[in-house]
Amino acid sequence: MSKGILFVLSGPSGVGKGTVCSALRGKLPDLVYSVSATTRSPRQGEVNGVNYFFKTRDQFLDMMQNDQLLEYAEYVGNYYGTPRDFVEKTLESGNDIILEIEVQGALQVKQKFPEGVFIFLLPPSLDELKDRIIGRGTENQATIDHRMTVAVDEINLMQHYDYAVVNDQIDCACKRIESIIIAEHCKIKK
Ligand SMILES: Nc1nc2c(ncn2[C@@H]2O[C@H](COP(=O)(O)OP(=O)(O)O)[C@@H](O)[C@H]2O)c(=O)[nH]1
Ligand SMILES: Nc1ncnc2c1ncn2[C@@H]1O[C@H](COP(=O)(O)OP(=O)(O)O)[C@@H](O)[C@H]1O
Repeated sequence: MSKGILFVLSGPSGVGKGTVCSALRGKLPDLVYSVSATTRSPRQGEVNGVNYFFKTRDQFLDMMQNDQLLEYAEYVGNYYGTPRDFVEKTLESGNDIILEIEVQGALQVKQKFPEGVFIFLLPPSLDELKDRIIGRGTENQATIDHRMTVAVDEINLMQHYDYAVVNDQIDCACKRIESIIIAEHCKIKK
């Protein structure tokens, strides 16, 4: 049996990664989603083990030291990381998996899985990005400003990715990502 394909979806905070991934879940039930570990506090409605594995800083450092993370990064004052075992087992069992992670982590994954497919989600404009973060209502003003500064740095690293997808409308962005997934399955492996 052939191995599954590893997809990585990155993009600035507020661009719509979570929204697009939820929409993809409805359309591609066989695509597996990696649940990350984080030291960030849960937002209202977020569930441990579903949105994230919420960890204390010490628990997270333990996971790092025990090599349980495929990659990790510090982002706007918190740690985020991908549990390694789940990704490896999913791929071994022949299923595709998608990681929704920021750029520093994505570049670490690229070192370990150069055969992975790296997709960058872009906002229609920076003004629209800011409106979406404000509209979501989960961040205070200082965090919004910090996330906007990081966003510009992240967009500057887009050339390390294989595909750029603009999230103008959720349905269109999903369709583009679905097309990428289909194309990657049709690719002749060199
Ligand atoms: N490197 C890395 N980044 C992650 C991971 N999980 C989430 N992120 C990224 O961390 C950033 C902040 O995530 P979050 O606090 O949930 O904010 P949001 O993406 O704006 O909803 C986003 O860019 C996520 O894609 C992970 O396991 N590793
Ligand atoms: N294509 C879109 N058009 C308008 N608003 C969107 C679109 N995609 C996402 N949003 C909204 O933008 C906000 C941020 O989306 P979210 O999925 O939380 O982003 P991320 O996971 O990238 O931080 C949410 O309020 C969401 O409803």
